[in-house]
Amino acid sequence: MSPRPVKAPVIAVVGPSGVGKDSLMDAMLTRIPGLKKQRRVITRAPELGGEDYVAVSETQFADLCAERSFALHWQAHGLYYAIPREIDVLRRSASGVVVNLSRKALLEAQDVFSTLIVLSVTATPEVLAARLNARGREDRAEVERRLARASTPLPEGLLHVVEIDNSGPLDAAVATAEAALTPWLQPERA
Ligand SMILES: Nc1ncnc2c1ncn2[C@@H]1O[C@H](COP(=O)(O)OP(=O)(O)OP(=O)(O)O)[C@@H](O)[C@H]1O
Ligand SMILES: O=P(O)(O)OC[C@H]1O[C@H](OP(=O)(O)O)[C@H](O)[C@@H]1O
Repeated sequence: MSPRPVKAPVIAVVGPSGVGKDSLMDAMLTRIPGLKKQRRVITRAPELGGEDYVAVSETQFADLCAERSFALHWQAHGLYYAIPREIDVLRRSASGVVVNLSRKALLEAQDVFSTLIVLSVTATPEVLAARLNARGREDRAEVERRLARASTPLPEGLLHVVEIDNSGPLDAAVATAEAALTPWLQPERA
């Protein structure tokens, strides 16, 4: 019997709202061979876009939780977020799997996924405010609430953390991420 393929690392892309997590992940997917992105399950209205996610009601979310469909879940911004257990299937074929996590879920993610690389995306407060306002997905009050969370620290005890400054051009941030991840990525598999 052939040995079970080594699971690819989970690459948690974290940081304040508006810092460029989704933009960075989408750009990495075009640059890094075999890199995949795990879709999240979120109780966010489907029409709000911004990423490819599975939109569910709070009741559906609770039912999926009860059925142990999730590898990890958390709450933030008045929403419920989850990473479905299907991420394990993705990890068997990908070179790495990127996912947008909350900073407060990282220690649990490190336990659940064992090989977890944290890309801590940063930008100056001025850049954050400008990007959130320009994006126009949240109203002014929500933008203020999200900016207030910007300085949430990473938890102590994370084993592999790489800071990615995304204050400048996105390509520069992608190049930094690619260089940092290369030693961790699994060879592409069929
Ligand atoms: N390096 C960059 N230079 C200029 N604009 C950027 C850069 N990175 C991201 N942006 C823009 O900033 C806005 C926020 O980016 P994005 O939605 O990827 O952030 P995010 O961290 O995923 O936000 P959230 O956590 O709220 O979903 C978007 O309009 C995006 O196009
Ligand atoms: O501030 P913290 O807790 O790190 O992250 C808060 C939330 O923001 C991000 O999601 P999105 O950007 O709202 O889709 C994270 O995944 C988390 O759900």
